[in-house]
Amino acid sequence: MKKVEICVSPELLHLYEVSGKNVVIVDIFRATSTMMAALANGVASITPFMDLESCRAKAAEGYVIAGERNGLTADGFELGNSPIAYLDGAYAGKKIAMTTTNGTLAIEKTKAEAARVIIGAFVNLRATADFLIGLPEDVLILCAGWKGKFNLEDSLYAGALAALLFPQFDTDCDTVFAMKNLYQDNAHRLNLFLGQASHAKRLQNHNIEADIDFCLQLNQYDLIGILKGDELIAEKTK
Ligand SMILES: O=C(O)[C@H](CS(=O)(=O)O)OP(=O)(O)O
Repeated sequence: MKKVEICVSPELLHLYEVSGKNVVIVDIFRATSTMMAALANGVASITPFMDLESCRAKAAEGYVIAGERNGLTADGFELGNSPIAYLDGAYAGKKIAMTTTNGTLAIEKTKAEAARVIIGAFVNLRATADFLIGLPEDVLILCAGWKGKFNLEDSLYAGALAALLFPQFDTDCDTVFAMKNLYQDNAHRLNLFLGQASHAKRLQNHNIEADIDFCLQLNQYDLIGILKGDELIAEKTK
């Protein structure tokens, strides 16, 4: 039977086998939620970068550049890391080059070895689960965390996704049992529970509560985000 595992930080990735697995990258606040908002609102592709300089250089090739560090738009970048910026379709048809504090790094760490790299967010939770259920490979859910540390929102999403993968998947990973139960115990009060998360508090200090609310909406989009070559693109699941 297919197996699912959860890695709660990129710092622990060396303990997991990546090769041949479908890897779901999760950075709920806000990188992967923002990527799904962008793709669902018509962005042609998103090319993730680890560093600001490589990302900034893509402006000369006609990319719209999105750069964020520590919750703020980086100097000289048109966009930061807010999902709201994409919701009116203003960037439909555009290619985006994006770098964020935690999320784009997690993508870079797995893309060479994974069978597929898929973007995980609450806004398309069900679509991602259905897509993974239809594929033959094992799944590794990689939480971007915060600067190498565990965070609540990514791990809770991982539990929510793992819960949907059963019974088609099985697990030997205790983190799956822990996070699946934590999600199921708190699914009815997600905003309240995740409002306590350190990252939510950091973002509240930047007055971006609207971003937090957006990132915690379930199943807004019936599409997945998947890495093809160096670009994330949207794929319809129905
Ligand atoms: O913009 C964000 O939400 C975060 C910034 S930080 O982790 O609070 O410094 O970046 P992300 O890569 O989306 O975690």
